[in-house]
Amino acid sequence: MSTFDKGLAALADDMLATMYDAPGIGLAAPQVGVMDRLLVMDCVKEEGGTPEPMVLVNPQVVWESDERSVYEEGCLSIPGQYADVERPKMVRVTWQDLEGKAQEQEFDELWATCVQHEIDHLDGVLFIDYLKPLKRQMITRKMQKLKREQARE
Ligand SMILES: O=C(O)C[C@@H](Cc1ccccc1)[C@H](O)SCc1ccccc1
Ligand SMILES: [Zn+2]
Repeated sequence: MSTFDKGLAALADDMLATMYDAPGIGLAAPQVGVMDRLLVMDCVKEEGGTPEPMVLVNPQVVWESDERSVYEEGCLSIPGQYADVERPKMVRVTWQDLEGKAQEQEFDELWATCVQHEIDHLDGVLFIDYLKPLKRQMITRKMQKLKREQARE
């Protein structure tokens, strides 16, 4: 593998460890301060199932269903805040894996929510950007208060 890939593979490993530790089912590179178009997900199908870590480089949504579904989303970057977000129920995503090989897969339900949530992070979009202004403002204020308190510690 070229050094570029080695760097991505090492980053992906760190992100997967961070994600499992959170715990979470998804994490995007900007959340760990790296402005790469890379995200990791673990679409474990059933409780206690074998982990299926996925690494998506340059992911793109190429199709989304008209049908939408609502999921109460949280975010590792906005701890303790949750809100209902409506998104397309199914999406088809293309990406490159760490070997640079083109991949394509359709996601539905929670995994569609997760991959859209993570791709949003790559574009600097957070789930609170979908909320009504009042609700978004409430959460933003809480985060600012939390940061002030943490700064004082
Ligand atoms: O902040 C992140 O990107 C990690 C998010 C990903 C996510 C948010 C909403 C819905 C699906 C995925 C979460 O912190 S991962 C935590 C989690 C765990 C189980 C189910 C849903 C969310
Ligand atoms: Zn998030």
